[in-house]
Amino acid sequence: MLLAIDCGNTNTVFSIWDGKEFLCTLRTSTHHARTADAYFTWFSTLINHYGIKPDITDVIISSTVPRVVFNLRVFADRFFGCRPMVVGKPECLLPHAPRVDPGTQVGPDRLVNTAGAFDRHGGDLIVVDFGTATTFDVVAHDGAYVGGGIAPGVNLSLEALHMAAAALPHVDVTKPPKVIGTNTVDCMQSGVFWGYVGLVNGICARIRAEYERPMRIIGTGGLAPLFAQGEMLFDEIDDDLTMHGLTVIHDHNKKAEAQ
Ligand SMILES: Nc1ncnc2c1ncn2[C@@H]1O[C@H](COP(=O)(O)OP(=O)(O)OP(=O)(O)O)[C@@H](O)[C@H]1O
Ligand SMILES: CC(C)(CO)[C@@H](O)C(=O)NCCC(=O)O
Ligand SMILES: [K+]
Repeated sequence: MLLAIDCGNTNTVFSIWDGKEFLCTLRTSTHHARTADAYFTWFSTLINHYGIKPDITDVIISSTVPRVVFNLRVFADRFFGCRPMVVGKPECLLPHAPRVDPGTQVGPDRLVNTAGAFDRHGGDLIVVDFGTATTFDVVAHDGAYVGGGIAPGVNLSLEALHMAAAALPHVDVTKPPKVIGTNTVDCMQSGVFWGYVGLVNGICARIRAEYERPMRIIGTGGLAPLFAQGEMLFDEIDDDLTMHGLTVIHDHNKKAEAQ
């Protein structure tokens, strides 16, 4: 069985893939100082709670935070006796090489989203991922990542407002009842919610105009369903796209090894 680990700047998600389905998905905050033993204590407690007895033989990691990879490698080696594949390392092959400026280190999460999205939806896509950052990944007709956009994440924007303005409280993002807010919280939610609807619409329209071929838009990440309530932002929402992409890349490497 495969343990797929998606480590973002805010959260780290573990999923166990039995070859047909994900048996469980576990989430923790990303913290570079967490040791291999601490990961295992947390992991084994939760899988016992869910009554799962996985036989993990393989581990694949995508990490946007380079420092956490060391402890995750020790975790894979010590508890599952395996050398993990790490997306972005030269020995981890991608189904399609990215076409970007020389020297660009594309975020592994974006490469993984690209692989997952191409496998499920084919080419000519914009993948919009609402994580710590809001990213736009353009997937070409042949499945290659060919660029995109990086905007501040929704929660980051709300946090920045709260941090910078003495009178603005901490609020969670939600769709406000009206666009014209009649209290501070509604005003902040209106600005951020409708602001991001405009941002996503605007960037996707401009990408489409520049790309000059019909494209479909796939939304993913924790906040995609919320933003789908705003307007027809996406052709589809795919909430486990990153995890699916990790299984696609793992499979691709296994097939290459077998040849
Ligand atoms: N209505 C909501 N308001 C605030 N946060 C929400 C809401 N719905 C989901 N979320 C948050 O979305 C997040 C899940 O998003 P996702 O895993 O895509 O990104 P992330 O963990 O924030 O970022 P990264 O992957 O970069 O670490 C969770 O932290 C969850 O709390
Ligand atoms: C943009 C983030 C932070 C989104 O998680 C990540 O993909 C990243 O660190 N990217 C590196 C730069 C790039 O993708 O071009
Ligand atoms: K993510």
